[in-house]
Amino acid sequence: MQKINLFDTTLRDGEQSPGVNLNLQEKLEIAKQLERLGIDVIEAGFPASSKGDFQSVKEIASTVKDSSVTGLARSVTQDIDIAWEALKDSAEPRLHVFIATSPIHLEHKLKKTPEQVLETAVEMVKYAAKKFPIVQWSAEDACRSELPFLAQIVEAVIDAGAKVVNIPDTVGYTTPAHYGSVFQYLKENVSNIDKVSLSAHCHDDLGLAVANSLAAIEAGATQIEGTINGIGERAGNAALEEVALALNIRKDFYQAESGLVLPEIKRTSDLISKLTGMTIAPNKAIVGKNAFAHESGIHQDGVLKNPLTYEIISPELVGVKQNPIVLGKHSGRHAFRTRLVELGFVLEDEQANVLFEKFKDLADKKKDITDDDLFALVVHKQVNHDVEYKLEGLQVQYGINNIPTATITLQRKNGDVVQEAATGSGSVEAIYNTLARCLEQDVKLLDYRLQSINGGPDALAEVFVKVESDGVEVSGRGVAFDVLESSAKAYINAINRLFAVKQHRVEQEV
Ligand SMILES: CC(=O)SCCNC(=O)CCNC(=O)[C@H](O)C(C)(C)COP(=O)(O)OP(=O)(O)OC[C@H]1O[C@@H](n2cnc3c(N)ncnc32)[C@H](O)[C@@H]1OP(=O)(O)O
Ligand SMILES: CC(C)C(=O)C(=O)O
Repeated sequence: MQKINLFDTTLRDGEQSPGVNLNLQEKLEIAKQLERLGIDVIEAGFPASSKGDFQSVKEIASTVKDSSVTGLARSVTQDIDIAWEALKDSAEPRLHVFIATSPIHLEHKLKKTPEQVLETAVEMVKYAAKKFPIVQWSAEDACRSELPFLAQIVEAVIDAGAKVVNIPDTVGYTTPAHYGSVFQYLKENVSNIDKVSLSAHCHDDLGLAVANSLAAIEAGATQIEGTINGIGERAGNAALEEVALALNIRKDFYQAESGLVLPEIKRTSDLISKLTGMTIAPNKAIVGKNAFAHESGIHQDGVLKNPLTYEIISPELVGVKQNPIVLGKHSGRHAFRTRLVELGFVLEDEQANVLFEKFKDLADKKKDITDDDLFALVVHKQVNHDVEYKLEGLQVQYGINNIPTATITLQRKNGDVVQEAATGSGSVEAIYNTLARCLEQDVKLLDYRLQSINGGPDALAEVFVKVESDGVEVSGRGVAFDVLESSAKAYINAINRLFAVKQHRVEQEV
């Protein structure tokens, strides 16, 4: 069996999804879960792009040990130097350096001739190889590049010290047969191609990212890049869970396998969906809510007689479990902690006790507590400690013939208490107007999304907001039994992030 390395770029290309904005703690949480999932290479960010990205890559590089950690850099020495500072403490420092190779990118974006691009690529790979034991080089927009030039530059960067050569379909333009032929061409026309592993990086503009990735494997690629849930720039990247499952279910055909710990897939997907705010379509392969549901009579009959009639993947294989323990208001600490461990959360005693109290409060209001409810409780708790503002009190007056009015009490980290009241055309607006008064800053609400966790009248409400202040955009999330409380919490969560970003800026300036 050929081993296929999986290179996860959820934290870099995935974060390029419009509206996604992860803070350091969330990125760290995701990186640790990607490590548990068995990802070979985690692209933790683009260190030169911002101080926040630099800090996250540095922190992840020194925390994660079982996966290799990398960061992206343009073909400029400054980006490479910054990436080195962020990655030098990782177990196996690895750089991902790129430059575009297509005529359209050269002429209109880089404004360079092919000769200049070739010279820069070689210089930068040599420069990077003096610092990094492993340098991956990518030909941006490879699939719209002229093949003789692509072969020429690939040969030159291999001579310069690249260990992995990535052939991205940057704009999601290729098709399986075409992509396979690009790899085939390179294998036939690059004399030193055997010295590197070949990598594929596909975007989903035509809905072909996974199919193209599999075609690349057939044509000799040994590394596949992508993201969990397929998130990423525009229509997203190849969904790594789909690639891994295709290899597993069709190993008879591909004779290849990834090292992914398949039962960790569902948990990883849930975590990333919750933290990015990018919900998963019910019909999404592998991780969608309906992926293992059988609706029609003939299918149900077949599955009852033998699941293999209509199921090619067993839910357990990817970590979708039927939960034998029903948690509710009569459950004790043992059942609660056992379920958390099963969900992948190994918590300190103190953390578990705090959560248990929250769980009991919730169970008083809701009959059965589902895995999704627990997940929301834990994730919300983990990303919300040590914050500047905490919601202490919230009261909303609403009536068909009255103007909605909210009264809110916030407690600051230094112990100060702030209380305000304001009206709005609806209850949520009244809350947000009141919070704006409490915070004394100009904050613009850019996006508001509400969803119920698991449905039903007693479901938890989850709210995502995006706000902007002084040119800084952040997102926030709140979970509560009540829609108005979760709306307030989401906004405060965003404000706390804003506060942290602004504080960081001030510290950098001093
Ligand atoms: C295909 C991909 O996904 S690539 C990764 C894309 N991700 C991102 O862009 C997110 C992070 N990016 C950023 O934060 C910013 O774009 C930065 C910090 C990298 C650069 O910001 P700025 O210096 O303001 O430049 P800006 O983004 O406007 O333009 C990019 C510049 O980089 C150049 N450039 C683009 N790619 C490369 C490359 N691979 N190597 C060298 N230069 C490059 C462009 O030609 C342009 O140069 P110019 O200013 O001389 O015209
Ligand atoms: C930097 C490269 C690999 C990229 O993201 C792309 O080409 O899509």
